[in-house]
Amino acid sequence: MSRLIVISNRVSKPGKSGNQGGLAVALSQALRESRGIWFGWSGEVTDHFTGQIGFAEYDGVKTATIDLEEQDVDEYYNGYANRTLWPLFHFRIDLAEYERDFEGGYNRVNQRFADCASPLIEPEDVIWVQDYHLIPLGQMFRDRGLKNRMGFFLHIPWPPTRLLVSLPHHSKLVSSLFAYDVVGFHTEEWLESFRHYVEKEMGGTVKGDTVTLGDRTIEAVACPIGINAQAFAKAADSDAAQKMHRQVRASLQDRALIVGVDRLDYSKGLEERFNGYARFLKDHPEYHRQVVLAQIAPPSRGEVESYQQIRATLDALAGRINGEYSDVDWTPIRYVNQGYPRDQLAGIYRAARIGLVTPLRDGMNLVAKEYVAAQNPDDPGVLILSRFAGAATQLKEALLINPYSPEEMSDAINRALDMPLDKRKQRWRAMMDSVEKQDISWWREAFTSRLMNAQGKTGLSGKETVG
Ligand SMILES: O=P(O)(O)OC[C@H]1O[C@H](O[C@H]2O[C@H](CO)[C@@H](O)[C@H](O)[C@H]2O)[C@H](O)[C@@H](O)[C@@H]1O
Ligand SMILES: O=c1ccn([C@@H]2O[C@H](COP(=O)(O)OP(=O)(O)O)[C@@H](O)[C@H]2O)c(=O)[nH]1
Repeated sequence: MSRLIVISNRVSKPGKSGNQGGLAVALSQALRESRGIWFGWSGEVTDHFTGQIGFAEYDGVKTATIDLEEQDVDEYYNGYANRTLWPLFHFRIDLAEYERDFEGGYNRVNQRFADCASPLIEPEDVIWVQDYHLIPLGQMFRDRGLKNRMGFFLHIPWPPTRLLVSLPHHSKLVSSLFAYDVVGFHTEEWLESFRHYVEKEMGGTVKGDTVTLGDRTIEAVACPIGINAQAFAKAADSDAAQKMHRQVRASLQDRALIVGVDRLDYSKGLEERFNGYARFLKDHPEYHRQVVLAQIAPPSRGEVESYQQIRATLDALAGRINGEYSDVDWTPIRYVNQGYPRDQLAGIYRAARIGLVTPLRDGMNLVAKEYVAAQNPDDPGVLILSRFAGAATQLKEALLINPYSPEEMSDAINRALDMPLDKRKQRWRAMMDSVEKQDISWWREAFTSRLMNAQGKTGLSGKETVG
Protein backbone atom coordinates (compact mmCIF):
# COMPACT_ATOMS: atom_id res chain seq x y z
CA MET A 1 0.00 0.00 0.00
CA SER A 2 1.50 3.34 -1.05
CA ARG A 3 1.69 6.34 1.23
CA LEU A 4 -0.26 9.42 0.28
CA ILE A 5 1.46 12.80 0.45
CA VAL A 6 -1.02 15.65 0.25
CA ILE A 7 0.36 19.11 -0.43
CA SER A 8 -1.77 22.20 -0.13
CA ASN A 9 -1.25 25.87 0.58
CA ARG A 10 -2.65 25.76 4.06
CA VAL A 11 -2.46 22.97 6.58
CA SER A 12 -5.12 23.44 9.17
CA LYS A 13 -5.00 21.67 12.49
CA PRO A 14 -7.47 18.83 12.03
CA GLY A 15 -9.80 18.56 14.98
CA LYS A 16 -9.88 22.33 15.47
CA SER A 17 -12.92 23.63 13.60
CA GLY A 18 -13.82 27.34 13.62
CA ASN A 19 -13.83 28.88 10.20
CA GLN A 20 -11.59 26.52 8.25
CA GLY A 21 -12.41 26.32 4.53
CA GLY A 22 -13.97 23.44 2.64
CA LEU A 23 -10.75 22.02 1.31
CA ALA A 24 -9.26 21.86 4.79
CA VAL A 25 -12.32 20.11 6.13
CA ALA A 26 -12.27 17.59 3.29
CA LEU A 27 -8.56 16.80 3.48
CA SER A 28 -8.49 16.21 7.24
CA GLN A 29 -11.04 13.49 6.70
CA ALA A 30 -9.20 11.97 3.74
CA LEU A 31 -5.80 11.93 5.48
CA ARG A 32 -7.11 10.51 8.72
CA GLU A 33 -8.04 7.39 6.80
CA SER A 34 -4.60 7.12 5.17
CA ARG A 35 -1.13 6.92 6.73
CA GLY A 36 0.19 9.88 4.81
CA ILE A 37 1.62 13.30 5.46
CA TRP A 38 -0.03 16.64 4.85
CA PHE A 39 2.55 19.25 3.83
CA GLY A 40 2.01 22.98 3.48
CA TRP A 41 2.26 26.46 4.92
CA SER A 42 1.79 26.73 8.68
CA GLY A 43 -0.03 30.04 8.30
CA GLU A 44 2.83 31.63 10.33
CA VAL A 45 4.87 34.55 9.00
CA THR A 46 8.53 34.97 10.00
CA ASP A 47 11.12 37.74 9.38
CA HIS A 48 13.24 35.49 7.16
CA PHE A 49 12.46 32.25 5.40
CA THR A 50 14.21 29.42 7.29
CA GLY A 51 13.00 26.33 5.43
CA GLN A 52 12.65 24.60 8.79
CA ILE A 53 9.92 21.96 8.81
CA GLY A 54 7.62 21.62 11.82
CA PHE A 55 6.23 18.13 12.29
CA ALA A 56 3.07 17.42 14.27
CA GLU A 57 0.18 15.01 14.54
CA TYR A 58 -3.37 16.23 15.06
CA ASP A 59 -6.25 13.90 15.52
CA GLY A 60 -4.51 11.09 13.62
CA VAL A 61 -3.21 13.29 10.80
CA LYS A 62 0.57 13.78 10.39
CA THR A 63 1.48 17.27 9.27
CA ALA A 64 4.70 18.88 8.07
CA THR A 65 4.66 22.65 7.76
CA ILE A 66 6.92 25.52 6.84
CA ASP A 67 6.61 29.18 7.78
CA LEU A 68 6.72 31.82 5.06
CA GLU A 69 8.20 35.32 5.20
CA GLU A 70 6.13 38.45 4.76
CA GLN A 71 7.15 39.05 1.15
CA ASP A 72 6.13 35.48 0.30
CA VAL A 73 2.68 35.94 1.79
CA ASP A 74 2.22 39.31 0.05
CA GLU A 75 3.30 38.15 -3.39
CA TYR A 76 2.25 34.50 -3.40
CA TYR A 77 -0.88 34.18 -1.21
CA ASN A 78 -2.36 37.68 -1.19
CA GLY A 79 -0.79 38.45 -4.58
CA TYR A 80 -0.74 35.87 -7.36
CA ALA A 81 -3.07 33.36 -5.69
CA ASN A 82 -5.76 35.71 -4.45
CA ARG A 83 -5.40 38.91 -6.52
CA THR A 84 -4.57 37.27 -9.85
CA LEU A 85 -5.67 33.63 -10.15
CA TRP A 86 -8.70 33.62 -7.81
CA PRO A 87 -10.58 36.48 -9.53
CA LEU A 88 -9.58 35.33 -13.02
CA PHE A 89 -10.63 31.73 -12.39
CA HIS A 90 -13.94 33.00 -10.95
CA PHE A 91 -14.55 34.91 -14.22
CA ARG A 92 -13.78 38.31 -12.60
CA ILE A 93 -11.14 39.69 -14.94
CA ASP A 94 -12.24 43.15 -13.78
CA LEU A 95 -10.71 42.33 -10.37
CA ALA A 96 -7.64 40.41 -11.56
CA GLU A 97 -4.31 42.17 -11.04
CA TYR A 98 -1.27 41.29 -13.10
CA GLU A 99 1.94 42.24 -11.29
CA ARG A 100 5.32 40.79 -12.21
CA ASP A 101 6.25 40.61 -8.51
CA PHE A 102 3.20 38.46 -7.77
CA GLU A 103 4.20 35.93 -10.39
CA GLY A 104 7.80 35.98 -9.14
CA GLY A 105 6.67 35.40 -5.55
CA TYR A 106 4.33 32.59 -6.64
CA ASN A 107 7.16 30.76 -8.40
CA ARG A 108 9.56 31.40 -5.51
CA VAL A 109 7.16 29.94 -2.94
CA ASN A 110 6.41 26.95 -5.17
CA GLN A 111 10.20 26.37 -5.40
CA ARG A 112 10.38 26.59 -1.61
CA PHE A 113 7.63 24.01 -1.28
CA ALA A 114 9.49 21.76 -3.72
CA ASP A 115 12.84 22.17 -1.89
CA CYS A 116 11.35 21.48 1.54
CA ALA A 117 8.95 18.67 0.63
CA SER A 118 11.26 16.67 -1.72
CA PRO A 119 13.38 15.13 1.07
CA LEU A 120 10.23 13.81 2.79
CA ILE A 121 9.08 11.92 -0.29
CA GLU A 122 9.94 8.25 -0.77
CA PRO A 123 9.99 6.58 -4.21
CA GLU A 124 6.70 4.67 -3.80
CA ASP A 125 4.77 7.61 -2.38
CA VAL A 126 1.86 9.00 -4.30
CA ILE A 127 1.78 12.80 -4.33
CA TRP A 128 -1.47 14.72 -4.49
CA VAL A 129 -1.14 18.49 -4.92
CA GLN A 130 -4.15 20.66 -4.15
CA ASP A 131 -5.37 23.82 -5.79
CA TYR A 132 -4.44 26.97 -7.63
CA HIS A 133 -1.75 28.06 -5.18
CA LEU A 134 0.50 25.21 -6.31
CA ILE A 135 -0.06 24.61 -10.03
CA PRO A 136 3.67 24.57 -11.00
CA LEU A 137 4.77 22.45 -8.02
CA GLY A 138 4.56 19.15 -9.93
CA GLN A 139 6.94 20.44 -12.62
CA MET A 140 9.32 21.62 -9.90
CA PHE A 141 9.30 18.14 -8.34
CA ARG A 142 10.07 16.60 -11.75
CA ASP A 143 12.93 19.11 -12.18
CA ARG A 144 14.33 17.70 -8.91
CA GLY A 145 14.18 14.17 -10.29
CA LEU A 146 11.01 12.90 -8.57
CA LYS A 147 9.44 10.10 -10.57
CA ASN A 148 6.49 9.44 -8.26
CA ARG A 149 2.93 9.26 -9.45
CA MET A 150 1.57 12.75 -9.04
CA GLY A 151 -1.93 14.16 -9.17
CA PHE A 152 -3.30 17.67 -9.06
CA PHE A 153 -6.79 18.76 -8.09
CA LEU A 154 -8.23 22.20 -8.85
CA HIS A 155 -10.87 23.20 -6.31
CA ILE A 156 -11.99 26.33 -8.13
CA PRO A 157 -13.54 26.76 -11.59
CA TRP A 158 -11.41 26.61 -14.74
CA PRO A 159 -12.19 29.76 -16.74
CA PRO A 160 -13.18 29.90 -20.41
CA THR A 161 -10.23 30.19 -22.79
CA ARG A 162 -11.14 33.75 -23.77
CA LEU A 163 -10.69 34.84 -20.17
CA LEU A 164 -7.66 32.73 -19.37
CA VAL A 165 -5.62 34.23 -22.20
CA SER A 166 -5.73 37.58 -20.37
CA LEU A 167 -3.21 36.10 -17.89
CA PRO A 168 0.38 36.94 -18.82
CA HIS A 169 2.35 33.69 -19.43
CA HIS A 170 -0.84 31.64 -19.36
CA SER A 171 0.56 28.87 -21.54
CA LYS A 172 3.57 28.40 -19.24
CA LEU A 173 1.25 27.93 -16.27
CA VAL A 174 -1.02 25.49 -18.12
CA SER A 175 1.94 23.54 -19.56
CA SER A 176 3.19 22.90 -16.05
CA LEU A 177 0.06 20.84 -15.37
CA PHE A 178 1.43 18.25 -17.79
CA ALA A 179 4.04 17.25 -15.21
CA TYR A 180 1.24 15.49 -13.30
CA ASP A 181 -0.23 12.12 -14.22
CA VAL A 182 -3.84 12.95 -13.33
CA VAL A 183 -5.49 16.37 -13.14
CA GLY A 184 -8.93 16.69 -11.54
CA PHE A 185 -11.74 19.23 -11.64
CA HIS A 186 -15.06 19.32 -9.80
CA THR A 187 -17.31 19.44 -12.87
CA GLU A 188 -17.51 18.53 -16.56
CA GLU A 189 -17.82 22.24 -17.33
CA TRP A 190 -14.44 23.13 -15.81
CA LEU A 191 -12.89 20.03 -17.44
CA GLU A 192 -14.34 20.99 -20.81
CA SER A 193 -12.87 24.50 -20.53
CA PHE A 194 -9.45 23.04 -19.71
CA ARG A 195 -9.58 20.74 -22.72
CA HIS A 196 -10.73 23.59 -24.94
CA TYR A 197 -7.75 25.70 -23.87
CA VAL A 198 -5.26 22.89 -24.49
CA GLU A 199 -6.68 22.09 -27.91
CA LYS A 200 -7.28 25.61 -29.20
CA GLU A 201 -4.45 27.56 -27.57
CA MET A 202 -1.70 24.95 -27.39
CA GLY A 203 -2.45 22.53 -30.21
CA GLY A 204 -2.85 19.60 -27.83
CA THR A 205 -5.18 16.65 -28.42
CA VAL A 206 -7.99 15.11 -26.40
CA LYS A 207 -8.88 11.43 -26.57
CA GLY A 208 -11.34 10.04 -24.02
CA ASP A 209 -10.05 10.95 -20.58
CA THR A 210 -6.56 11.70 -21.82
CA VAL A 211 -5.08 14.98 -22.95
CA THR A 212 -1.78 15.09 -24.82
CA LEU A 213 0.61 17.98 -25.17
CA GLY A 214 3.91 17.26 -26.90
CA ASP A 215 5.30 14.04 -25.44
CA ARG A 216 3.20 14.16 -22.27
CA THR A 217 -0.18 12.46 -21.95
CA ILE A 218 -2.15 12.99 -18.76
CA GLU A 219 -5.58 11.96 -17.55
CA ALA A 220 -7.94 14.89 -16.99
CA VAL A 221 -11.10 14.00 -15.09
CA ALA A 222 -14.18 15.51 -13.47
CA CYS A 223 -14.55 14.29 -9.89
CA PRO A 224 -16.84 16.30 -7.60
CA ILE A 225 -15.76 16.63 -3.97
CA GLY A 226 -18.23 15.59 -1.30
CA ILE A 227 -18.66 15.82 2.45
CA ASN A 228 -18.71 13.21 5.17
CA ALA A 229 -22.49 12.99 4.88
CA GLN A 230 -23.15 10.52 7.66
CA ALA A 231 -20.90 12.32 10.13
CA PHE A 232 -22.55 15.61 9.26
CA ALA A 233 -26.04 14.20 9.69
CA LYS A 234 -24.91 12.81 13.06
CA ALA A 235 -23.39 16.18 14.00
CA ALA A 236 -26.84 17.72 13.50
CA ASP A 237 -28.09 15.48 16.34
CA SER A 238 -25.16 16.23 18.67
CA ASP A 239 -25.57 18.09 21.96
CA ALA A 240 -23.78 21.16 20.60
CA ALA A 241 -26.06 21.22 17.53
CA GLN A 242 -29.22 20.72 19.54
CA LYS A 243 -28.21 23.48 21.95
CA MET A 244 -27.55 25.84 19.05
CA HIS A 245 -30.80 24.77 17.38
CA ARG A 246 -32.81 25.58 20.53
CA GLN A 247 -31.00 28.90 20.97
CA VAL A 248 -31.67 29.96 17.39
CA ARG A 249 -35.31 28.81 17.39
CA ALA A 250 -35.99 30.60 20.67
CA SER A 251 -34.61 33.84 19.25
CA LEU A 252 -36.82 33.57 16.16
CA GLN A 253 -40.21 33.52 17.87
CA ASP A 254 -41.73 31.18 15.26
CA ARG A 255 -40.36 33.10 12.31
CA ALA A 256 -38.94 31.10 9.41
CA LEU A 257 -35.15 31.14 9.21
CA ILE A 258 -33.26 31.53 5.94
CA VAL A 259 -29.56 30.79 6.37
CA GLY A 260 -26.46 31.67 4.38
CA VAL A 261 -22.96 30.48 5.40
CA ASP A 262 -19.98 31.69 3.37
CA ARG A 263 -16.48 33.06 3.68
CA LEU A 264 -16.77 36.79 3.11
CA ASP A 265 -15.81 36.57 -0.55
CA TYR A 266 -17.13 38.44 -3.61
CA SER A 267 -17.45 35.13 -5.46
CA LYS A 268 -20.12 33.99 -3.00
CA GLY A 269 -22.69 36.49 -4.32
CA LEU A 270 -23.53 37.97 -0.93
CA GLU A 271 -24.40 41.40 -2.29
CA GLU A 272 -26.74 39.80 -4.84
CA ARG A 273 -28.20 37.61 -2.07
CA PHE A 274 -29.01 40.62 0.11
CA ASN A 275 -30.54 42.38 -2.88
CA GLY A 276 -32.60 39.29 -3.77
CA TYR A 277 -33.86 39.06 -0.21
CA ALA A 278 -34.70 42.78 -0.22
CA ARG A 279 -36.65 42.18 -3.43
CA PHE A 280 -38.55 39.38 -1.68
CA LEU A 281 -39.43 41.73 1.21
CA LYS A 282 -40.61 44.30 -1.31
CA ASP A 283 -42.65 41.78 -3.35
CA HIS A 284 -44.13 39.96 -0.35
CA PRO A 285 -45.24 42.29 2.43
CA GLU A 286 -47.31 39.38 3.80
CA TYR A 287 -44.03 37.82 4.92
CA HIS A 288 -42.82 40.88 6.83
CA ARG A 289 -42.05 39.91 10.43
CA GLN A 290 -42.41 36.24 9.40
CA VAL A 291 -38.86 35.60 8.13
CA VAL A 292 -35.27 36.28 9.15
CA LEU A 293 -32.16 35.92 7.00
CA ALA A 294 -29.12 34.92 9.09
CA GLN A 295 -25.97 35.42 7.06
CA ILE A 296 -22.86 33.94 8.64
CA ALA A 297 -19.85 35.42 6.88
CA PRO A 298 -16.46 34.96 8.57
CA PRO A 299 -13.96 37.47 7.10
CA SER A 300 -11.49 36.02 4.62
CA ARG A 301 -8.30 37.27 2.89
CA GLY A 302 -8.69 40.63 4.63
CA GLU A 303 -5.41 42.05 3.29
CA VAL A 304 -6.74 42.00 -0.26
CA GLU A 305 -8.50 45.22 -1.29
CA SER A 306 -11.39 43.58 -3.15
CA TYR A 307 -12.23 41.70 0.06
CA GLN A 308 -12.14 44.92 2.08
CA GLN A 309 -14.47 46.47 -0.49
CA ILE A 310 -17.03 43.66 -0.41
CA ARG A 311 -17.00 43.82 3.39
CA ALA A 312 -17.72 47.55 3.35
CA THR A 313 -20.42 47.07 0.70
CA LEU A 314 -22.17 44.39 2.74
CA ASP A 315 -21.98 46.38 5.99
CA ALA A 316 -23.73 49.26 4.24
CA LEU A 317 -26.25 47.08 2.39
CA ALA A 318 -27.30 45.07 5.46
CA GLY A 319 -27.70 48.36 7.34
CA ARG A 320 -29.77 49.88 4.55
CA ILE A 321 -32.12 46.89 4.22
CA ASN A 322 -32.54 46.58 7.98
CA GLY A 323 -33.11 50.33 8.22
CA GLU A 324 -35.82 50.13 5.58
CA TYR A 325 -37.72 47.08 6.84
CA SER A 326 -36.93 46.57 10.56
CA ASP A 327 -39.47 47.06 13.29
CA VAL A 328 -38.75 47.54 16.98
CA ASP A 329 -39.09 43.79 17.48
CA TRP A 330 -37.99 42.45 14.06
CA THR A 331 -34.68 42.70 12.21
CA PRO A 332 -34.89 41.07 8.77
CA ILE A 333 -31.13 40.42 8.35
CA ARG A 334 -28.79 39.09 11.02
CA TYR A 335 -25.38 39.66 9.54
CA VAL A 336 -22.68 37.86 11.51
CA ASN A 337 -18.95 38.22 10.80
CA GLN A 338 -17.75 35.29 12.84
CA GLY A 339 -17.14 31.62 12.13
CA TYR A 340 -18.79 28.72 13.95
CA PRO A 341 -17.54 25.21 14.63
CA ARG A 342 -19.18 22.68 12.37
CA ASP A 343 -21.33 20.95 14.99
CA GLN A 344 -22.89 24.31 15.87
CA LEU A 345 -23.28 25.07 12.17
CA ALA A 346 -25.15 21.78 11.78
CA GLY A 347 -27.65 22.97 14.41
CA ILE A 348 -28.08 26.30 12.61
CA TYR A 349 -28.61 24.55 9.26
CA ARG A 350 -31.24 22.31 10.81
CA ALA A 351 -33.06 25.28 12.33
CA ALA A 352 -33.34 26.90 8.88
CA ARG A 353 -36.36 26.45 6.62
CA ILE A 354 -34.25 27.61 3.67
CA GLY A 355 -30.56 27.23 2.85
CA LEU A 356 -29.69 30.15 0.57
CA VAL A 357 -26.51 29.39 -1.41
CA THR A 358 -26.03 31.87 -4.23
CA PRO A 359 -22.41 32.10 -5.42
CA LEU A 360 -21.76 33.89 -8.69
CA ARG A 361 -19.22 31.19 -9.47
CA ASP A 362 -17.95 28.43 -7.16
CA GLY A 363 -15.79 25.36 -7.73
CA MET A 364 -18.12 23.17 -5.68
CA ASN A 365 -19.64 24.72 -2.51
CA LEU A 366 -19.67 22.32 0.41
CA VAL A 367 -22.12 24.42 2.42
CA ALA A 368 -24.91 23.37 0.03
CA LYS A 369 -24.18 19.71 0.74
CA GLU A 370 -23.85 20.28 4.49
CA TYR A 371 -27.21 22.04 4.59
CA VAL A 372 -28.83 18.99 2.98
CA ALA A 373 -27.04 16.51 5.27
CA ALA A 374 -28.06 18.42 8.42
CA GLN A 375 -31.81 18.42 7.71
CA ASN A 376 -34.38 16.58 9.79
CA PRO A 377 -35.69 13.84 7.41
CA ASP A 378 -39.21 14.28 8.84
CA ASP A 379 -39.31 18.02 8.25
CA PRO A 380 -36.53 19.03 5.85
CA GLY A 381 -35.87 22.55 4.67
CA VAL A 382 -35.45 23.68 1.06
CA LEU A 383 -32.13 24.40 -0.62
CA ILE A 384 -32.02 27.38 -2.97
CA LEU A 385 -28.87 27.03 -5.03
CA SER A 386 -27.07 29.06 -7.67
CA ARG A 387 -26.80 27.42 -11.10
CA PHE A 388 -23.19 28.61 -11.12
CA ALA A 389 -22.00 26.52 -8.16
CA GLY A 390 -20.30 23.23 -9.01
CA ALA A 391 -22.74 21.61 -6.54
CA ALA A 392 -25.66 22.43 -8.87
CA THR A 393 -24.58 19.64 -11.23
CA GLN A 394 -25.36 17.12 -8.48
CA LEU A 395 -28.08 18.79 -6.38
CA LYS A 396 -30.59 19.10 -9.21
CA GLU A 397 -33.60 18.95 -6.88
CA ALA A 398 -32.62 22.20 -5.20
CA LEU A 399 -34.49 25.29 -6.39
CA LEU A 400 -31.86 26.33 -8.93
CA ILE A 401 -31.62 30.04 -9.59
CA ASN A 402 -29.61 32.66 -11.40
CA PRO A 403 -28.06 34.66 -8.54
CA TYR A 404 -27.82 37.79 -10.68
CA SER A 405 -31.63 37.98 -10.83
CA PRO A 406 -33.23 39.44 -7.66
CA GLU A 407 -36.61 38.49 -9.12
CA GLU A 408 -35.69 34.80 -9.45
CA MET A 409 -34.31 34.82 -5.93
CA SER A 410 -37.43 36.44 -4.56
CA ASP A 411 -39.69 33.94 -6.36
CA ALA A 412 -37.60 31.00 -5.12
CA ILE A 413 -37.78 32.18 -1.49
CA ASN A 414 -41.54 32.52 -1.81
CA ARG A 415 -41.82 29.08 -3.40
CA ALA A 416 -39.65 27.48 -0.72
CA LEU A 417 -41.67 29.02 2.11
CA ASP A 418 -44.92 27.79 0.53
CA MET A 419 -43.63 24.31 -0.32
CA PRO A 420 -45.71 21.52 1.26
CA LEU A 421 -44.02 18.88 3.41
CA ASP A 422 -44.35 15.99 0.91
CA LYS A 423 -42.62 18.02 -1.84
CA ARG A 424 -39.89 19.11 0.58
CA LYS A 425 -39.31 15.51 1.59
CA GLN A 426 -39.20 14.34 -2.02
CA ARG A 427 -36.62 16.93 -3.04
CA TRP A 428 -34.54 16.44 0.09
CA ARG A 429 -34.45 12.63 -0.29
CA ALA A 430 -33.12 12.88 -3.84
CA MET A 431 -30.44 15.39 -2.81
CA MET A 432 -29.48 13.40 0.28
CA ASP A 433 -29.05 10.28 -1.86
CA SER A 434 -26.57 12.15 -4.01
CA VAL A 435 -24.72 13.68 -1.01
CA GLU A 436 -24.47 10.25 0.62
CA LYS A 437 -23.44 8.44 -2.54
CA GLN A 438 -20.75 10.82 -3.73
CA ASP A 439 -19.35 11.65 -0.31
CA ILE A 440 -15.83 12.59 0.73
CA SER A 441 -14.56 8.99 0.71
CA TRP A 442 -16.02 8.46 -2.77
CA TRP A 443 -14.17 11.58 -3.99
CA ARG A 444 -10.85 10.55 -2.53
CA GLU A 445 -11.13 6.99 -3.80
CA ALA A 446 -12.32 8.08 -7.25
CA PHE A 447 -9.32 10.38 -7.65
CA THR A 448 -6.61 8.30 -5.99
CA SER A 449 -7.63 5.11 -7.80
CA ARG A 450 -7.12 6.95 -11.10
CA LEU A 451 -3.78 8.13 -9.82
CA MET A 452 -2.66 4.69 -8.62
CA ASN A 453 -3.52 3.14 -11.94
CA ALA A 454 -2.09 5.94 -14.05
CA GLN A 455 0.99 5.24 -16.10
CA GLY A 456 3.27 6.89 -13.54
CA LYS A 457 6.87 7.88 -14.03
CA THR A 458 7.90 5.06 -11.68
CA GLY A 459 6.54 2.52 -14.11
CA LEU A 460 4.52 0.98 -11.27
CA SER A 461 1.20 -0.35 -12.39
CA GLY A 462 -1.66 -2.54 -11.22
CA LYS A 463 -4.45 -2.17 -8.72
CA GLU A 464 -2.97 -0.42 -5.74
CA THR A 465 -4.83 1.52 -3.11
CA VAL A 466 -4.11 4.51 -0.93
CA GLY A 467 -5.23 4.70 2.65
O1 LIG B 1 -7.48 29.11 2.56
P1 LIG B 1 -8.38 30.28 2.30
O2 LIG B 1 -7.75 31.33 1.43
O3 LIG B 1 -8.95 30.83 3.59
O4 LIG B 1 -9.66 29.73 1.53
C1 LIG B 1 -10.43 28.60 1.94
C2 LIG B 1 -10.57 27.62 0.78
O5 LIG B 1 -11.31 28.28 -0.23
C3 LIG B 1 -11.39 27.66 -1.52
O6 LIG B 1 -12.29 26.56 -1.49
C4 LIG B 1 -12.59 25.81 -2.67
O7 LIG B 1 -12.58 24.44 -2.34
C5 LIG B 1 -13.79 23.88 -1.84
C6 LIG B 1 -13.55 22.39 -1.61
O8 LIG B 1 -13.26 21.76 -2.82
C7 LIG B 1 -14.92 24.13 -2.83
O9 LIG B 1 -16.13 23.55 -2.33
C8 LIG B 1 -15.10 25.62 -3.03
O10 LIG B 1 -16.07 25.84 -4.04
C9 LIG B 1 -13.80 26.28 -3.44
O11 LIG B 1 -13.96 27.70 -3.36
C10 LIG B 1 -10.00 27.31 -2.00
O12 LIG B 1 -10.05 26.73 -3.28
C11 LIG B 1 -9.26 26.44 -1.01
O13 LIG B 1 -7.94 26.19 -1.46
C12 LIG B 1 -9.20 27.18 0.32
O14 LIG B 1 -8.65 26.31 1.29
O1 LIG C 1 -18.49 29.58 10.27
C1 LIG C 1 -18.14 28.74 9.46
C2 LIG C 1 -18.29 28.94 8.07
C3 LIG C 1 -17.89 27.93 7.20
N1 LIG C 1 -17.36 26.78 7.68
C4 LIG C 1 -16.99 25.68 6.75
O2 LIG C 1 -16.27 26.18 5.65
C5 LIG C 1 -16.53 25.36 4.52
C6 LIG C 1 -16.79 26.24 3.32
O3 LIG C 1 -16.61 25.44 2.17
P1 LIG C 1 -17.23 25.81 0.77
O4 LIG C 1 -16.86 24.73 -0.16
O5 LIG C 1 -18.67 26.07 0.89
O6 LIG C 1 -16.53 27.17 0.35
P2 LIG C 1 -15.00 27.70 0.42
O7 LIG C 1 -14.95 28.58 1.63
O8 LIG C 1 -14.11 26.52 0.54
O9 LIG C 1 -14.83 28.48 -0.83
C7 LIG C 1 -17.71 24.46 4.87
O10 LIG C 1 -17.24 23.15 5.12
C8 LIG C 1 -18.25 25.09 6.13
O11 LIG C 1 -18.84 24.18 7.04
C9 LIG C 1 -17.20 26.56 9.04
O12 LIG C 1 -16.74 25.50 9.47
N2 LIG C 1 -17.60 27.56 9.90
